[in-house]
Amino acid sequence: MATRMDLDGRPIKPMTICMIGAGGFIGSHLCEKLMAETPHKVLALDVYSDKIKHLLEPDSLPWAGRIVFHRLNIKHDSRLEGLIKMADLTINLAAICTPADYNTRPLDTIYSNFIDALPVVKYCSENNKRLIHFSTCEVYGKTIGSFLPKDSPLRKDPAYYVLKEDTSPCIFGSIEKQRWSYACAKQLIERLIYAEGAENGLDFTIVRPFNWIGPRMDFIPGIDGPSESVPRVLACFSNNLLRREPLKLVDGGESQRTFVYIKDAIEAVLLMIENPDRANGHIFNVGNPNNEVTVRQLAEMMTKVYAKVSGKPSLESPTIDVSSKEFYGEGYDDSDKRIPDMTIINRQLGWNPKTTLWDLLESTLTYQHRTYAEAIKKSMVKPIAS
Ligand SMILES: NC(=O)c1ccc[n+]([C@@H]2O[C@H](COP(=O)([O-])OP(=O)(O)OC[C@H]3O[C@@H](n4cnc5c(N)ncnc54)[C@H](O)[C@@H]3O)[C@@H](O)[C@H]2O)c1
Ligand SMILES: O=C(O)[C@H]1O[C@H](OP(=O)(O)OP(=O)(O)OC[C@H]2O[C@@H](n3ccc(=O)[nH]c3=O)[C@H](O)[C@@H]2O)[C@H](O)[C@@H](O)[C@@H]1O
Repeated sequence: MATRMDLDGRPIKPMTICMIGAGGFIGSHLCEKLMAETPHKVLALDVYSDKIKHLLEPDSLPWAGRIVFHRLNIKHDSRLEGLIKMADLTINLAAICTPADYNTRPLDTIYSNFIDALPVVKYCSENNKRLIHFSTCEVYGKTIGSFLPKDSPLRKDPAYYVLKEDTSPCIFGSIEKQRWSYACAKQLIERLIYAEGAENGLDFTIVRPFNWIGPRMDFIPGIDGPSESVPRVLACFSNNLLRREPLKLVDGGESQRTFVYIKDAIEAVLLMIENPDRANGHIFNVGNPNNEVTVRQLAEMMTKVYAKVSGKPSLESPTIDVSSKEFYGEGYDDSDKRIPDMTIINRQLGWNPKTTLWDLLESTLTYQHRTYAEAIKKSMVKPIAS
């Protein structure tokens, strides 16, 4: 493998990375990238390894020995500090991060996103280890513009909705709106990490992903996850399409999101890993401001793309409206609009996303169809009455 150079033309030394939550959606793509394109070693920590099994076995893989899986729960495992000490860099991805949990399991959500992350921050700070911590765009909450009258011309002014790391406020709903338990816990851990940097010199980078999507995201209920659980929107809509059910639009599907392809986003994380001088001390939005849609438009686009990749015509009524109370239960609330400002990541790392929404949906739904269509068909065959 040729020596890799950083953005300032210096050779990059191979490093050991302690990746917590390596068995999840983002972790699996990051491990794949690190194994295929870099000489770095990964200590992969998680309670599950299904999504990285293809990287761990067989022993004949070209990167064998560079990735080692440690099955552990960071809530209670004395091996954590030792593993952080063995590494040059820790990346913390571990979290409960599906909205259906925020209002129904608020305690688990707060513990997972704040309390369980505390020892990780502490061990990094005490042992002078660099930390890349995964936060979320949800820390911005709602836009300032959402509080203006519906017909206010100011709603069209980017100053009222574009989300900037260093100037935008964090606007959450009331405490009864438990949806915000996740965002609030993430905000507090961001503040703690920032304070460790300011007071104790911790080298940190905080990542705020804006709806990263792609293959291996979450699970298909009843196939590789519990049938009564609700994953994030990509998996919900994929599940509906695979089962030929209408896609459920929560509260009319009016909320807006910007979706970025996981493979584009992983490029940004690799730049952070390999350019510490440019990444340390920064909070980065990582998203694709050009891929904005309402959830209704996302549903329409996924319906068209899925008809193309599956070769089956779409349903006559491809969507159905549901209330958020019915879908998520009491205490749900929503972010209205999420456009990342890209100034800081452009300036520090020169990163820009490349993939259009259509293209990323086409490759993702091709994967979903290939991975799940048969299993869904089998699970839907009704037993014949005797
Ligand atoms: N996917 C996105 O677009 C997105 C957006 C915003 C923020 N994030 C953040 O990025 C991180 C990763 O997200 P993801 O989409 O890969 O989620 P994911 O659920 O697929 O991955 C999280 C992984 O962490 C593991 N984990 C959780 N608690 C653990 C514990 N106590 N001990 C050991 N392992 C534990 C889980 O088993 C899982 O494999 C999270 O912190 C999330 O809040 C993701
Ligand atoms: O991905 C992110 O950047 C962050 O945002 C997500 O939050 P959200 O975008 O609200 O979650 P999704 O499940 O992806 O839902 C997006 C929108 O689709 C809607 N939705 C979801 C599912 C569904 O079947 N129908 C539907 O209309 C939701 O109400 C919401 O408005 C999650 O909180 C995190 O994974 C992450 O921190």
